[in-house]
Amino acid sequence: MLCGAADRNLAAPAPDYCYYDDSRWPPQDSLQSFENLLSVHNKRFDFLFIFNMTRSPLLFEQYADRALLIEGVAGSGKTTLIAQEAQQCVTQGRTLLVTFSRAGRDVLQQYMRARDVDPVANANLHIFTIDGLAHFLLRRLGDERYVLDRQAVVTGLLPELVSEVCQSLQDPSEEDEALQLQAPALSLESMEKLMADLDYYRASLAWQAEFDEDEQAAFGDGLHHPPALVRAVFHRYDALRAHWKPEAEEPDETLLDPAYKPERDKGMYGFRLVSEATYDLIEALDNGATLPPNAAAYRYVLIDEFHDTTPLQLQLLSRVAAGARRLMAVGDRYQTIFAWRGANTELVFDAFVQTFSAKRIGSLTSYRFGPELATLAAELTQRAIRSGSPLDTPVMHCKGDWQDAAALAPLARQTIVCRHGPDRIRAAFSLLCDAPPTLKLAWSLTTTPAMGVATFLYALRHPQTTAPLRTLSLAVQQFCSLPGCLTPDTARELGQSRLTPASLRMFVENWVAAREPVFGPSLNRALQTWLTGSGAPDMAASDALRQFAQQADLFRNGNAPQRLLDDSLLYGWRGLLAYLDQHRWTMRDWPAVMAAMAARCSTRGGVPLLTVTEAKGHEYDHVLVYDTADKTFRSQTDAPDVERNRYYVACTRARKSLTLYRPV
Ligand SMILES: Nc1ncnc2c1ncn2[C@@H]1O[C@H](COP(=O)(O)OP(=O)(O)OP(=O)(O)O)[C@@H](O)[C@H]1O
Repeated sequence: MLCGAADRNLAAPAPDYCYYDDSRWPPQDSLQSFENLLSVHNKRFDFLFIFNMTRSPLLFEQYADRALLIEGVAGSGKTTLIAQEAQQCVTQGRTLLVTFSRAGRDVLQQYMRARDVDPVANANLHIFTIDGLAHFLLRRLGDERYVLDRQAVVTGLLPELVSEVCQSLQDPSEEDEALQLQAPALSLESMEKLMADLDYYRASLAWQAEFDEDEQAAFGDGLHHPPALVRAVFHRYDALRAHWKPEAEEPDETLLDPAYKPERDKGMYGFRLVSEATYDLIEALDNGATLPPNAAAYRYVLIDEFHDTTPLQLQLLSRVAAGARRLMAVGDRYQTIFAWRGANTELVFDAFVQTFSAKRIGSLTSYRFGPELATLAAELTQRAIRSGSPLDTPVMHCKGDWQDAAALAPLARQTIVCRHGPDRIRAAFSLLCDAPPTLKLAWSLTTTPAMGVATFLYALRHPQTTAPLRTLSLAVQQFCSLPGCLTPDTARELGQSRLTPASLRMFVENWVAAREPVFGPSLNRALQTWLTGSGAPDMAASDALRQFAQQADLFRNGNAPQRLLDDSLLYGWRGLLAYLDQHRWTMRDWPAVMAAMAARCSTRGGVPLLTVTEAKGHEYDHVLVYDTADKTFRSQTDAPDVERNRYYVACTRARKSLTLYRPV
């Protein structure tokens, strides 16, 4: 069915699916608005076409081109389209469906199941994340490196490696004054940023560059640390990855990525993060390995979330898809929110078009939501997004009152989408304190960092408690991540013993008196005071914790926390104190506090609280976006377009109503 895409007052019922094909469209009189409609970053789509998917043949049948690149706005049916095409493809040959994120992979699996295609049982269907696919293929090639947990590498391996690199750079034989000046602090914050730099250096293909200018062009201004340092650490880190051996015969469980268990119990060496699997596979292929025959024999390759794909991942997909008969990639550049931040998605889109001579197709119609939300989405992304849904989807702004936030839909039926983890903690405490007490949250607050610190302190103060403290070992890890804890191995030492409140107290008593400092001076002093239990026993728990935080100087950077972890702790701490202030609990009552909180937060039932990353790819009837104040989604911690994309993704998850909530 052909119709006027540029004419927003369509009298005819909306088509089920809209694509634009300028080989047949537009009529001359609407050329001006047609141009507006299609200008995305001044890039025109190759063609303009509208058809009704329910009546048309599948896109692969519609177009003879080997490859199609479909760029559609949120809710335009990209995943639906991929699932529909795949349903047909699996009847004809081996089909690979790949996504960038695990959340995206799970959504694809759901969509296939809804079409009665079982992703596990159907031998013709493989659904993977790109890194997961690389990991799978490496294992098939006999590569048995351990897959380690990212945080364990950042805290356990990286600082020592960076020191070594910096020392060798100070070696007179390798003297390079510029580099010597750039030795970074070994703080957690700096190591996290360095790890992000290594990812970025890898994903952008900067490591391939022969000349400095090419390297610079690849990573642009995406690095936190000086390029020379990142380059040196990158090569040393990769050498370590190839030869690393666990200290014991089997590595400590806490080092391993729980999603990728080792193949064998012992005798393996080398490690990677799963996000490094694509790089390792390409390296293996460049060194002469060949893809397992099955992996090279996919007849159909369909890529979802293409906007998040990195140049490195596209290289791998190009090899895997080299023999594929048909390819399809779908994405929306305004949904780029992952690590490949700040990079130009257009480069990857263009590379796909060039490599596979792909035909570009665009869609500006969303079937998820009605016109009011379509207008908001259009404003956010400066595109002429229209609604193809019969729903209204009203959008409401709401300030600081959870009662008001229930105007469009009862709170219990809403899904709350937050910018990131720390904001979710804020939202959860705010709901606990100010929403009706009958409201339950489908998310557990009891395992958040502030709760961990308080649990740790309770155990120290009440070592004889008989109350079961199921989260004690997590609490120890959380406490030991405080900036004032100087020895990163502290938590591990504790983890190796059977921990009880009494044994914890014994350890901490020794540490605060130790000659070699385990804690910074203020934290040490605060712990000494805490252990002596000074202060009235009936002092309110909120006051006792407030005093401890002050003495320990826990939030000296409170106004400008640098790490996400700090934000989580800070927001959680503030929320916890506000919650405790509402009751008359003392520290002795801590198990009762935990129980009361657990009773309101259950993973079974209640209001879902999600981060944008978790909500991506999904849709919900009633969405509440928390918090829409200027300093949150519009903050400048990430590139402004990444923040804008996050906000766009959060808002466009709604089908029936959207509430934009701003706390006072
Ligand atoms: N042709 C169509 N006609 C009517 N409804 C459709 C059509 N295609 C998809 N939908 C519906 O629109 C909604 C959004 O589809 P889908 O999740 O596939 O969009 P998407 O483009 O992948 O979204 P996002 O990029 O935001 O994750 C779903 O409820 C789906 O059932």
